[in-house]
Amino acid sequence: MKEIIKVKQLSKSYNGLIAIQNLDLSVQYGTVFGLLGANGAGKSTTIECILGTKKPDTGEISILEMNPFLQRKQLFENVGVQFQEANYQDKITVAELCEVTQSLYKNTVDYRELLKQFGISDKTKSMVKELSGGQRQKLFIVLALIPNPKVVFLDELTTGLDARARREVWKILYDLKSKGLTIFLTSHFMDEVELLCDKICILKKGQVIFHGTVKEAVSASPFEKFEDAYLWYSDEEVMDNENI
Ligand SMILES: Nc1ncnc2c1ncn2[C@@H]1O[C@H](COP(=O)(O)OP(=O)(O)OP(=O)(O)O)[C@@H](O)[C@H]1O
Repeated sequence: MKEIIKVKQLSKSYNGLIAIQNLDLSVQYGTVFGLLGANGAGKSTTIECILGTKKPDTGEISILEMNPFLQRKQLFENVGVQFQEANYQDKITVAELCEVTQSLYKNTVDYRELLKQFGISDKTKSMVKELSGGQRQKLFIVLALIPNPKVVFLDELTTGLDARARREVWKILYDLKSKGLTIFLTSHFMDEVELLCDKICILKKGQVIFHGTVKEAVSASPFEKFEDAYLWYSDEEVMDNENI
């Protein structure tokens, strides 16, 4: 299978603090890839380097067969990015924000269709700041999908969504994947990682400590449940009492 993202020996430090060290990863076309790790493990730094918005100290990156630093504009047309908090004017409606986003790209998807798909079309005329946390989270996924991207980066995918909304988002992503979209996500929820991700990469202090499938991660750990295995890899505390 062809690789849509290839990262080789990526390293990045901030004033002597090593954020990423010799990181290798690859993502195949049409798959869902999860970049996992505790807070500060280096996920955002990795994503920003892949998108060309941060310059690595060393390493090679290719995305959609492009160099993200040399072909930023071309890359921008083909990649969607969901931000945790987008910069938008205080007094802007959902429709206006979607239209502004649409105007930045050549080929776009009709945002009204996306709002409908995500169940927030009744909010089209509402102010963005008046949306609930979950509705805003859905809107940010919609914004990432407006450019009709070949690959979408979703940061902390369903943080803030209630149980039903999470399931709805998973279903939409599953459908988008079946239409060929590649999804690169970060998440702190291992149930959704297990459900959605074809491959994962677990980072610990800037280094890859596991790269493979969820099933492989579990088999190579002393645990039977993926969440326990993940905590073991990432060295977060594994509770002895499963009811805690
Ligand atoms: N602009 C910056 N200047 C200095 N240090 C930074 C900067 N950005 C990130 N770091 C540091 O680099 C390390 C990796 O941070 P990064 O944001 O990539 O982690 P993360 O895995 O995305 O974390 P989180 O899950 O909390 O978002 C952390 O120690 C962080 O404090």
